[in-house]
Amino acid sequence: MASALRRPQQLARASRQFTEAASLSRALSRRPASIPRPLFAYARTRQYATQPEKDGDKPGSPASGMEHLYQKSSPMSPSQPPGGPKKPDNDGKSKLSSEEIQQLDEIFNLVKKGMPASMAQDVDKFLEKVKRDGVPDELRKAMDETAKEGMSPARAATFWRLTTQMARQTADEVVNERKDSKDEQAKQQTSEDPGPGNSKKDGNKKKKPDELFPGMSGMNFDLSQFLISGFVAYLMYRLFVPTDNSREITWQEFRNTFLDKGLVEKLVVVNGNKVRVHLHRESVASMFPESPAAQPGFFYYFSIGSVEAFERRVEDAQNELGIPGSERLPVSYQQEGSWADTIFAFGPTLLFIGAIMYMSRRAGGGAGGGGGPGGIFGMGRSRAKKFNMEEGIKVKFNDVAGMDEAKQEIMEFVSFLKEPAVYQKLGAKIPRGAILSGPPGTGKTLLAKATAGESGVPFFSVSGSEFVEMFVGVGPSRVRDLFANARKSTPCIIFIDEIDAIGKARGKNAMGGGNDERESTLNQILTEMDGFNTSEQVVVLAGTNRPDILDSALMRPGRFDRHISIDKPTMEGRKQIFNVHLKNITTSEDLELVKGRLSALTPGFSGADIANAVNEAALIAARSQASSVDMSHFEQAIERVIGGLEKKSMVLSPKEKKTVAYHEAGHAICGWYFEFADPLLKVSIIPRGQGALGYAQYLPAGGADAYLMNMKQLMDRMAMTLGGRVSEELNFPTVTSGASDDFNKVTRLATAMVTQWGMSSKIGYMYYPNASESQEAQFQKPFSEETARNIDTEVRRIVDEAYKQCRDLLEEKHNEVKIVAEELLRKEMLTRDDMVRLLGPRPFDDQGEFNKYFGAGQAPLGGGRTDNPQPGGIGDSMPPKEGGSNEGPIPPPLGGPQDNPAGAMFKKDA
Ligand SMILES: Nc1ncnc2c1ncn2[C@@H]1O[C@H](COP(=O)(O)OP(=O)(O)OP(=O)(O)O)[C@@H](O)[C@H]1O
Repeated sequence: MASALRRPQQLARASRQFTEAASLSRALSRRPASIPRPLFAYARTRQYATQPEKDGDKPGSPASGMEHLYQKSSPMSPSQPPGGPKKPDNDGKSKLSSEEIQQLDEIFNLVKKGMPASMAQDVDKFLEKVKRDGVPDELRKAMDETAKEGMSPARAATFWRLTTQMARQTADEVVNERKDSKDEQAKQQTSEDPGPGNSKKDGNKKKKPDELFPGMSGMNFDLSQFLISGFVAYLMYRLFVPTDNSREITWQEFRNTFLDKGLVEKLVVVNGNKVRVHLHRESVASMFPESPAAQPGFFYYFSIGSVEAFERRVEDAQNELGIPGSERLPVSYQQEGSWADTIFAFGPTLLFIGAIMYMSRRAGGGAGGGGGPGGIFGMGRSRAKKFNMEEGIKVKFNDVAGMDEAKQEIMEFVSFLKEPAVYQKLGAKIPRGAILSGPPGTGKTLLAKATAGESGVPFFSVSGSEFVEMFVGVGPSRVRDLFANARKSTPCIIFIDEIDAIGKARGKNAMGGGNDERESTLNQILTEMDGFNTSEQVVVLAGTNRPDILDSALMRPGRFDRHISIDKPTMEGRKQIFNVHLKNITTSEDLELVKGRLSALTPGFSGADIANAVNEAALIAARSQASSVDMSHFEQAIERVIGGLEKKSMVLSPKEKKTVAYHEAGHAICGWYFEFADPLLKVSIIPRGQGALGYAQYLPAGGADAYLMNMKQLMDRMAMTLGGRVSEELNFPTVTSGASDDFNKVTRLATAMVTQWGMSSKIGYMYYPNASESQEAQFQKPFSEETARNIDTEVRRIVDEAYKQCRDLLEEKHNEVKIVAEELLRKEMLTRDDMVRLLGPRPFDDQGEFNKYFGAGQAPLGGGRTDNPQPGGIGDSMPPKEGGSNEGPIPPPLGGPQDNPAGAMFKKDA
């Protein structure tokens, strides 16, 4: 009663303060919709009243004596909602008021800017329907409750359910409408054009919902529906809980403006530090319709130091106002997380689940992926490029030089495909595939490309590594897809480059766990290759550098029936390859001579090295602004490919230069006077490449590619390799670290002689693999301790013999060493002609190609220039072992030319 008695003056004060509050917060209420209040608010309520409630009293019901304020006749009674009362319609829907519709449009227009156009279109359609038919009563009720009490998980679920239902219904209706109109159209067409082609079939053909209404069609619970429903739920929420604004006030304002006037419905203590003031909105709205405080979702709040102090204050205030215990304000307590808290709490989990779904759908390939074999993102689809003869590939067999046998084999495959009948008539089965193997750069890919260019059948090219992905199941799926595509275009060829990426022997190197995927990819290839029948004319070619590690199941007849090995080119092969690449080069030199000289200079070069050297020559010529590429450019280019860049900027001290000169002179004299050593081509003391201070180039003894070496050649080669160090010993008081590379070569040669080539009587005819050849040998030596000791002694003996041979010669030729070294110091580079001038002709005849291209009557190497040293020949010249890598010891025991000559170099450090 006390509050009722004070009403007149209180209302007067309230009117002033409300007007003030309303004008202050109008700006707030007009700003764009903000993010709704936290979804997850946990409330516990306790009645602050000190006296028991009366029966029927509800928290928030008008305090006794205040009931008149809430009667319809009172000035503070709730006003009609703007736009007229909400009319529940007959099918449980309530129409939106014009203001609500306007608001909905505003929010949608704002948010659709950041939305994909198709989605915006769908949501727009949905909203049209909502505007026309209204929203379910249940939804409005849930919204009203949310506006009053905030969002809770249960309400969020209700929104979700209802909006999803609405979206689904709308989609169905639109689909049906469209279908009807299409049917109508079809009927009309049929009646207008009753021709035979216009069959009933077309008119009655059921369109899939997708075709009619791409966005929401069918309403499978897919990602786009998920997004649309989520967005619609948000729009609805924003519509009914339009503002979540709040404004901070002080305790005094609260007391004077609200509490004293009996406008407070209840107080909510949030997180123990803030009190949200719930007002009797109807009362406020009827008096001050403009005030934001009249809108649902708007709250005043004030901060408190401690809950106890706040409780005391409220109690005192109510005591002062004389409010009886039974009418006191209810106070409840809530813990609310902010949006950021909610996102932080659930974000990682959602991200994790999302990522797993995303990956499994990407990787899933077939089932359920929604996009055929590729899955929705096309991950499982093969990346193979398809070429036809007409399009793309310009490489022809003529562009592939120096591998006639391989070309012939491949051509056979092509003719199998083109004229299978010729072979089938004789009862032959078409081979399934061929493996092209060989060292890097020997033209395997080029050969396959040329096959594509010549064969006239479709050609699918893919690299083995393209089957390897981090996602499980992608590899096999891509293999399936590749073969499925190939079968559609038979006859055709599939080329898998670097097949070792997936074709490694199964079960080996099983450590690390990453093998399962690779193995299943390989198994899929095996299955697919078995899967063709003879009428399916698909041939699979595969390229690899490591045929030794391939799974034997791949290599068995019926899969890769043929094994085509492509070695480094021979002298003749190199000539042909130079021929191919020189075609594009502008040169006025005699091409025959250029090809001959260059191929003699490049033992161990692969096709790729040759292509690179020719290109380098053109670049060097361009750099020196020459109008055509001449011999000296080619020679410089070859040096550069072998020895690396000249380092003119690296200045050696005179003392160091002298050491290098004597070191190189030692090698040169040995090469000159040992019968089976490699004849010198050029020696230089200009630093180049990685730490090489001096550099000498030789050609293989015998003037051609060497496939075999006898003991004499080996001993001469070792003695020559030691020539540098021996010369240092003989000419200086101390030695340097520059001979380490020479020692490495000598030791490897001697070890190979003892352990592999049966050249030591003490060890006998035994073969002991070295660590790089066999994994077992890395951990356990394949010989006894005693044999190990014997190997050591024998290797030492051989090296000592070579040393003695070298020392004897250099002691004898002490003067010659001095002459060559001094000349080298003066000119920095000596050619074979300089050696002849200084020492007289070499006492042994030069043979073969060497004589033909570098002998008497031929232009000196270097084209008369004095500053272009050439690469050299003592080297890591071990060809690939039977199916093995190139890392073995030294010269070629059997089968195959020398590897890339590494040059005899005086190294900067050990
Ligand atoms: N026989 C050849 N005739 C002409 N050019 C060749 C020949 N061999 C190699 N080349 C040149 O070398 C380049 C590289 O060759 P390619 O890619 O075919 O080597 P690869 O054997 O497939 O090497 P990798 O094993 O490293 O893949 C070719 O583009 C071509 O220019």
